[in-house]
Amino acid sequence: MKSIVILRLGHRPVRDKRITTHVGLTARAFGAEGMLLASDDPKLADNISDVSKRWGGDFYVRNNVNWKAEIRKWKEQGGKVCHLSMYGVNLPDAVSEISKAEKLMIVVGAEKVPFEIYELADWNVAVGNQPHSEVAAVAVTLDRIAVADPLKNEFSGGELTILPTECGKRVVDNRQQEQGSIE
Ligand SMILES: C[S@@+](CC[C@H](N)C(=O)[O-])C[C@H]1O[C@@H](n2cnc3c(N)ncnc32)[C@H](O)[C@@H]1O
Repeated sequence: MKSIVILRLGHRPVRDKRITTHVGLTARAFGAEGMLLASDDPKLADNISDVSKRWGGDFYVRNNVNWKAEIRKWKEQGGKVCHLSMYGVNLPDAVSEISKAEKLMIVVGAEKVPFEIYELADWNVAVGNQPHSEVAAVAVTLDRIAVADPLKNEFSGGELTILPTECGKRVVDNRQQEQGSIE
């Protein structure tokens, strides 16, 4: 089992609230264990924790981390660092190497990232060399490096569980052991 964390740089609490939330939710859904937020936005961390409480799993968000210290600590523990940037080596050409890492930190920016990140990273990787979104970059990377299909991930301990259905919504409320539908 790989240990994967996302390091989110440059989050601006008002402007990036929605996209950083989506980075966290996408990372959670696709198998990362947590997100380190290198900005101070405790509300955002609370919102993502609420999702985990409702839908299961142990995903965590650590607010207001010092990114340099986190990268240093991660590397001291034998972890590797993959910085996602459209300027990097294209993912298909790096995926076999990255997949070997047992501990992987995936770094994504918002505004321009400090150049030091390019030097500290073990890999600077592009998810295609065109500009798009950090949410897409995280999703595609986690999917490509996964050992088992991340869409089959199970999340235990949540209040609610979705039962996939061809039409409509089926949700089990694990607190009541009753099946119903929610909007
Ligand atoms: C929307 S971009 C903005 C980048 C910023 N304007 C700049 O020029 O440095 C925010 C983040 O999305 C990620 N990103 C965007 N396109 C990417 C791509 N093609 N491959 C990998 N990551 C990408 C990078 O992590 C980037 O820091």
